[in-house]
Amino acid sequence: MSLLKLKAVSTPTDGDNTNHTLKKRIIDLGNASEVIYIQRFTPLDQSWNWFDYLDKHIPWTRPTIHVFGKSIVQPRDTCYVATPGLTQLTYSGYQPHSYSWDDYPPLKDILEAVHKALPGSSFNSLLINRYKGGNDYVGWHADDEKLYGPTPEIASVSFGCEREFILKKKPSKRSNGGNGSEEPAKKRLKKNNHADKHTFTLKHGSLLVMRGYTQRDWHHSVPKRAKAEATRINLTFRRVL
Ligand SMILES: O=C(O)CCC(=O)C(=O)O
Ligand SMILES: [Fe+2]
Repeated sequence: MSLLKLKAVSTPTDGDNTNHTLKKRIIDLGNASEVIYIQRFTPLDQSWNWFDYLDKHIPWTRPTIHVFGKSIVQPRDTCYVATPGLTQLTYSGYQPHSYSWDDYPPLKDILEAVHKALPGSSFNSLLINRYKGGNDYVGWHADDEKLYGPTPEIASVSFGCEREFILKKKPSKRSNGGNGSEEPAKKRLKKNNHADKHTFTLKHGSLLVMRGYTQRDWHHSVPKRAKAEATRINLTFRRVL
């Protein structure tokens, strides 16, 4: 069992007098990495409207990417949206075309909702993924591309089919069998109380935020799930520096 430090925090989301609050879980991953999870981020009916719009109107592609020296067809559909003039994103040897926010106005509405929940954040790019069933997935990776700087903040909104999102701590560079090291390996394990794996079931209309050194110190994935038959759409908002 993981020793999660869970805090329920109510955050006002409206500047007006209405009393909408969002229940936030803040998960301290240790070493200045943090995840925030808001299960009911966008209202259900609104979320389905956005799902239907994106499913139908986004120019989805399934590019060939390069991982571990092999060419593979990316196991999910994708589309990239970015403000003009930013450094181009390249991942797994693939440089996606940058579409414009203006071409897909609902994306600006979703971005506005994210900015409202995260005061002080300012995202300027968006990678959208569509998982057409349980065979579609994203393998272990970190979004640690240089263009995001050392502590990228990534805000991830999910619509449609629930899928598991797993965070796993990267192997520590300093603990390698320990020839000549002062302490036996067992003693060097787990000096803190933080779990090295966290699983989230990302619900329809949820928001998950990765912050601090999460991309430097952790990998994440959305594994294949035989039972997940329906389509899931995920939007990850990022800031190119
Ligand atoms: O689909 C998700 O929840 C995660 C997607 C992701 O990790 C990515 O696009 O980098
Ligand atoms: Fe990612």
